[in-house]
Amino acid sequence: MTDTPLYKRVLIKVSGEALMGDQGFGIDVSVADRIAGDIKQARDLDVEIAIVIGGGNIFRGVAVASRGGDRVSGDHMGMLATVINSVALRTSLQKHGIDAVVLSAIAMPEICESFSQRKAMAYINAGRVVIFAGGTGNPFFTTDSASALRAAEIGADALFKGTQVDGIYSADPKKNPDAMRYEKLTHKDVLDKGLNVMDVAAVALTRENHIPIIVFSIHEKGGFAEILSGRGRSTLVTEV
Ligand SMILES: Nc1ncnc2c1ncn2[C@@H]1O[C@H](COP(=O)(O)OP(=O)(O)O)[C@@H](O)[C@H]1O
Ligand SMILES: O=c1ccn([C@@H]2O[C@H](COP(=O)(O)OP(=O)(O)O)[C@@H](O)[C@H]2O)c(=O)[nH]1
Repeated sequence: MTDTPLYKRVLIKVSGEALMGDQGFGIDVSVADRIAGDIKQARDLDVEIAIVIGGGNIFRGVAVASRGGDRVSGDHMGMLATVINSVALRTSLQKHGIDAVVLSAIAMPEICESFSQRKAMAYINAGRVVIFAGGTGNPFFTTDSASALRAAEIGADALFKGTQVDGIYSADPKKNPDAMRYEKLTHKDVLDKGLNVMDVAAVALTRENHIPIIVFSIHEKGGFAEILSGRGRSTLVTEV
């Protein structure tokens, strides 16, 4: 591709649930490989890329809490799930010849390196793709918040949320077939209208740090590079 990308450094949040494909649980390697292919396509545009991956295909702390279990332990399990997904995605990226490194918010040196902002910057500046695992490292947060936090820490020009739907709608499109997709919104609109595609903390943090959000479908093959090239379906969230 020869297009000049819209952004130089981006963070992409990959939905954990997307990784399970049609299996209903866990990781479908063919899906992980396809997503890795999409990330390679974007990398080939010379965009610097960092990744946060969710854990919803394996474990969500809130699900434990809703059944009367301990939320903090559940969240610890959810964060570990993100490490599993990060290792899977690193493997898929390596198959595509991408030199990816996992930095975890929870130390587990036999499996991956521990996160530090300086290390992340050094790897990204050296052209490597960095995968941030373990969320924020704290319970009561989500990987959306981790994405916003890491995006701010690395000075990302945009936060891409690759999710189950192709943008932000007037209501949850999975529950309301009449919901309309927005092309463009402000961070304030998303918060004021209660558009629940991303959690409030994540939207607030990106707003404070002047980081635009692009919501798009992670299921659309090649969608990431298309949007980076100024095409494709998505919703753009900016300050004004
Ligand atoms: N206004 C909205 N616009 C788009 N999606 C919405 C909206 N409200 C709720 N959703 C739902 O939010 C989901 C994405 O949120 P989340 O559970 O965090 O997904 P992910 O695992 O992709 O991070 C979408 O799959 C969609 O069904
Ligand atoms: O900073 C974080 C990030 C994630 N989690 C836990 O990890 C789970 C998986 O993350 P998330 O639900 O964001 O995954 P996704 O919906 O993107 O698949 C969450 O439900 C939380 O239990 C957490 O406790 N702190």
